Amino acid sequence: MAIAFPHFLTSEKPAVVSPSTSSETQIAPAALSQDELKKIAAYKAVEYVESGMVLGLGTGSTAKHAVAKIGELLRQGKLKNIVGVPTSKMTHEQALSAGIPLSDLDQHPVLDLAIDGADEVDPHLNLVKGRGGSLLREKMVEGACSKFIVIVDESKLVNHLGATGQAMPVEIVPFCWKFTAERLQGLFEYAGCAAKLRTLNQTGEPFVTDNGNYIVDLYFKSELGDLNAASDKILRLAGVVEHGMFLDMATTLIVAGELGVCVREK
Ligand SMILES: O=C[C@H](O)[C@H](O)[C@H](O)COP(=O)(O)O
Repeated sequence: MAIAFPHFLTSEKPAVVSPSTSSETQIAPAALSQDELKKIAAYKAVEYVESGMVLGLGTGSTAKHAVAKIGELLRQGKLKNIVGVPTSKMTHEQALSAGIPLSDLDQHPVLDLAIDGADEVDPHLNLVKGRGGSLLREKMVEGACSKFIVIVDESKLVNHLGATGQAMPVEIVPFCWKFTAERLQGLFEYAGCAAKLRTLNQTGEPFVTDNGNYIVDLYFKSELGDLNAASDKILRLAGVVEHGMFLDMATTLIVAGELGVCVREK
C-alpha cells in the first residue's frame, strides 16, 4: 500500500511528467508499478543534466532508467559532450552499450552531477545504499560530485535509517571475515545487531564486490542513535572498507509515488 508523502517533502506539483510523453503533465494513475515509479523519478532527474556535464552514473534498478535515458538523449543529439563516471561494473557495461563516453575519477576528480537510487532515505536526506553490492564506488564517485540527486519510489522513505529491519551493508576485506563480522555485531549490541555475511543464493558462496571484497549485512532490532557516531565506529574497525550509510551527501531528493513526483533540495 502506498504511504502518503511525509511532511518533509515539498511537493513541486501533484502531478507526474510521463516518461513517454515528456511534454504532457498528467495525474498519476493509481496502479503504477514500482518500476514505473522508479522510471518517473529517474526521468525527472535527467532533466537536470546539461550538455558538457561530467556525470556520476549510479547503480541499481532505479539508476538504470536514468542511464538509459541519458544514452537516448545523446543519440537524439539533445545532449552533447557528456562524460559518465560509472559506479559499478554493471553500470559501466550498461553505459557503454548506451553509447555514453566514459571516464573515471583519476581523469575527472570533480564531477558536476550524480544520479543514483537508494535503499532508504531519511528526512535529512541521509541514505542507506549498497543492498545491490555497489556502495564503495558509489560513495567515491558521489562524494566527488557538486550535486547528488537521489531518485527513489516512495517505498524507500523512512523515519530512521536502519530501523526498518532491512540490511545495512558493510564492505569488508575477505581476510578473517568472521572476525570482522563479530566485531561489527559487537559494536551495535545495544541495537540488537545481527551481522550476516552476504552469500549467493545459488551456491552459498560469499558475494564478492566489484573490488574483490565481501559484504556483511547488519540487521538492527532498534534505532542506531547518532548516525555519525555509528559511522565513525564502523570505519575505525580494521578490516572494514566502507559502509552503506551515506550521511550528508545527497543534495536533492526526487521521490515518485502514487500522488506524483516530489523534489526536495537540501
Ligand atoms: O548497491 C546498490 C546501490 O546502492 C543501489 O543504488 C541501491 O541498492 C538502490 O537500488 P535500487 O534502485 O535497485 O532499489
